Amino acid sequence: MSEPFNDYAAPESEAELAFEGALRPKNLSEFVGQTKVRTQLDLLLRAAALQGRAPDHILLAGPPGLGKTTLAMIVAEETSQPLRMSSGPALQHAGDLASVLSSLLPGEILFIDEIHRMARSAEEMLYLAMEDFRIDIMVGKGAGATSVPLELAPFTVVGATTRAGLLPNPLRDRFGFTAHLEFYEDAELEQVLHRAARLLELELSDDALTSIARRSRGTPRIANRLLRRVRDYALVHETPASGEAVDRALELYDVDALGLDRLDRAVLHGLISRFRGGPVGIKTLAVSIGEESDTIESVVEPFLVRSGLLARTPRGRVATELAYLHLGLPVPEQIPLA
Ligand SMILES: Nc1ncnc2c1ncn2[C@@H]1O[C@H](COP(=O)(O)OP(=O)(O)OP(=O)(O)O)[C@@H](O)[C@H]1O
Repeated sequence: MSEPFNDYAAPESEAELAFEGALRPKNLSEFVGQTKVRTQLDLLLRAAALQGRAPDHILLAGPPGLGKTTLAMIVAEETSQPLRMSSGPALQHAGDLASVLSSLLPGEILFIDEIHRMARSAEEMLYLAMEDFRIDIMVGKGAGATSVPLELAPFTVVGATTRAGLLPNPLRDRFGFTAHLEFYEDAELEQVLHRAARLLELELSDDALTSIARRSRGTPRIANRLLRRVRDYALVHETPASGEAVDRALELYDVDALGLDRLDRAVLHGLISRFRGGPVGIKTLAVSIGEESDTIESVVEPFLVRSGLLARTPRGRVATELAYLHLGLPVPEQIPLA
């Protein structure tokens, strides 16, 4: 089996996290794109401020790297409240959550990343807390155990998930607002890159900007990452950050003209060479290329579908004509897209 690939849209390293931190927009007006979500969020926060109450709980859903953590930070900034960061994988017992909830300050924003990965017992505690600002804490063990109610100060949960469909309904229903983040248009990514280049004091030609944006998979995190690679290239080769430097740098990192990386291409190649272009189930496809089906489903598939290279049909995933053309392979006479 081949070596598993990295989750391309997840932060790669501590250095990348620090770099991202420096480039994060601090308020809603600096946040590029997602116009609808921005307007909805703005209204929700302003209404809460006018009424002097904590804003409704907010669920941010969408593929990685589109700005969920950034938006959670912006909610804290815009409401002038402290932010507590946590994540589903860190909340594996109800006790883990109880200790976070019981130490929240009044009005605090509790960010729970990957909220779909919380333990079931913690989920149950969370939806009671979100609704009634109260939790029941078990004291003692066995037959003598009793549950003691604990009142909590009002707070706002901002949950982030790449898999909104995995959240149980009772939890999903406790969010007053669900924002569905969409992939960014190239022109929006150009704005993200323009801002980042300015902050990095990097001179980027217009064609370089366009070329990086087009290859960023509609994702600001990837746009910023590619910008970093181009900056490195320009620095080491003592050359301006031109369109040509972008081509050379990105070729070196296996990013093709559409922005597909090694994993995207492996999925398409696997689908075409091992399953005659499909239809095939996502799990079977993932196993065949030695990758987690969760990564394929939450990172690779949404982008390939959006690019028109992969189609979801009731019988499984199918490579489109464009996929064959993009990979330079002969297009079969019949493609089962029904
Ligand atoms: N709308 C935006 N405008 C400008 N920069 C953005 C925007 N959205 C995201 N970014 C940048 O992209 C990077 C990744 O964003 P962020 O960490 O918020 O993504 P995420 O959706 O939380 O990802 P994950 O699900 O992997 O945690 C950050 O450096 C941030 O500055």
